[in-house]
Amino acid sequence: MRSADPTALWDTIRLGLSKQLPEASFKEWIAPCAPVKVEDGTLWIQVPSAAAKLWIEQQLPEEFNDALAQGGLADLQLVFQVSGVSPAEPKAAPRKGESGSHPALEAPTASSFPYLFNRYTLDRFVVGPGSQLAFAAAKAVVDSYGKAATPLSMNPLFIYGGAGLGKTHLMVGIGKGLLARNPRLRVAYLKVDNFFNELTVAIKAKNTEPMRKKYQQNDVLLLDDVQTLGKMERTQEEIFYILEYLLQHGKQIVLTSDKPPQRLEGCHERLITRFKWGLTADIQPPDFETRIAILKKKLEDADFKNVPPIPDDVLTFIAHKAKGSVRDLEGFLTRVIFQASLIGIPPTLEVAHAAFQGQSGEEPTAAIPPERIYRMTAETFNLPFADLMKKRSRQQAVLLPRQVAMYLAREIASAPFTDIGRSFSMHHSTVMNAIDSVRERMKRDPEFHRMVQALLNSIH
Ligand SMILES: Nc1ncnc2c1ncn2[C@@H]1O[C@H](COP(=O)(O)OP(=O)(O)OP(=O)(O)O)[C@@H](O)[C@H]1O
Repeated sequence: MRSADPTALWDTIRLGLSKQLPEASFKEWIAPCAPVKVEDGTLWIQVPSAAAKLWIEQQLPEEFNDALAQGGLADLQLVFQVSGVSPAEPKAAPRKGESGSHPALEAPTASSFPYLFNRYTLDRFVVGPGSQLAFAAAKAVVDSYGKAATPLSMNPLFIYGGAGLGKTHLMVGIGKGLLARNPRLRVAYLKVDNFFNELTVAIKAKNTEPMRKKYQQNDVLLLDDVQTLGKMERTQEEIFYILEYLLQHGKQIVLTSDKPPQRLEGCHERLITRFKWGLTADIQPPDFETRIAILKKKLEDADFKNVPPIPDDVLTFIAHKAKGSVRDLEGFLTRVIFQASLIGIPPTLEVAHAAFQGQSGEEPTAAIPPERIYRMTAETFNLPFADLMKKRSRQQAVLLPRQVAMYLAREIASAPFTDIGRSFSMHHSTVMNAIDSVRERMKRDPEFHRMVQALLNSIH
C-alpha cells in the first residue's frame, strides 16, 4: 500500500529528482517546494510563485514522471499550487483522467497520461520542415487506427531525432489522439529505463510473467528512449517478446530514439529488424520560422495567460539564440518571463539579454560572419568561392548553392536581406525570394532538407 503521508511521498519524489537534476536546478526549483496534502490519488505541492509553477510544469515534466516511476508512484497525480492561492481555486485538481485545457484531446480513461504531459497533444505540436514526415505519420497512425485499411507500414512507427526535439510530445500526442477517439483503448506509455527498473524488481521476485502479460494486454504501446536498450540484455529480451506479441495481434507500437534503428548499439539484430518493420521518421531541429511559431503557440497555453505580452523583437532574439532543442527554446522563453516577473517589469529585450547571459553564463555569442557561411557553402558544393559570389552569375550549377548560402546567412547569422543582397549583388527582394524557395524545397524534399541541415550544423 502506498503511503498517504504527503511528506513521505514528497521525499520519495525529491530523492528521484535529486538524482536527475543538477544541484543548482534542484536548489532553485525543487528545494523551495513543500507538500500540502494527498487526496484522491493526487499530491498537492506548494510552490513559491506562479513563475516557479510555470517553470516546473513547462521544463520538468519528464524529470517528475521519472521520479514518480522510479519511486513506484507512477499513478500518483501532482498538482502545483502557488503559495497563498486557495487549492479550490483557479484550476481544480487535475485528477487522473481529467482533461486540461483541450478536453477533446485528453480523454478520461484508465490509460491517461501524467498530468504533466497534458500539453503533449498533436494540435499543440508545431510542424516545420524538419518534422513534417514524423508529424504526418503520427496523424496517420491516429486517423487510420482500427480501420480495415490500416497501413501496415506504420507499425511500428519509429521516431528518432536529437534531444528535446519533440519525440515524446509526438508519441504522447498519438496516444492521446487515439484515446480521444476511443477512450476504452488501453494505451501504455513507457520509458525503457523505467521498464528496466520494473523488470529488475520482477526478476528479483522471480516473477516476470505478470509484467509481460500486463504489457501484452495493451492496444497501443508507446516506448520512449529505446536507444538506452544497449546493454540491457534481459530487457531487450522481454521487450522483444512483448513487441512480437503485440505486432502479431495487430496492436500499434510507437518507439522513439535518438538514433535510427540501424545505429542502435548493443541491440540484438532481431529487435532492430522489428523496429525497422514499419515506418522510420526523423525529426530535425526547427528552422527559424518554426521556432517563432513554437514560441507563439506556447504563449497560447493556459499557463501563460497571465503573462504580459512578449514583444516580437524579444521572440526574435530568443529564436535566434536557441537554435537546437525545443526544450531549450521553451526554457529560454520561460526564463525571460520568470526574470521579468522577479524584477516586476515587462519582458523586454534587455531582460532577454540578461536571461541569456544567466542561462549560458556568457555574453551573447558573436554572430558567425556571413562570409564564413558563404565559404563553407561553396566548399560543400565543390565550387570555387569566387564563382559562388560572382556578380549576376546565372550559371545553373551556381544558382542553388547561392540560394542555400543566402538561406544560411539569414538562418545562422540573422543577416539583413539588404546585406546579403549586397554580397551577391542582388536586390533584397530577390534574396527574399531565393530564401523562400529554399524553405519551400526543404518542406518538399527530405533529402535536400537533410543536406541543408547538415551544412547548417557543420557551420555551427
Ligand atoms: N514541434 C513542436 N511544437 C511544439 N512543442 C514542441 C515541439 N517540439 C518539441 N516541443 C516541446 O519541447 C519540449 C521537449 O520535447 P520532447 O520532450 O518531446 O523532446 P524529446 O525529443 O522527446 O527529447 P528527449 O530525447 O530529450 O527526451 C516539450 O515541452 C515539447 O512540448
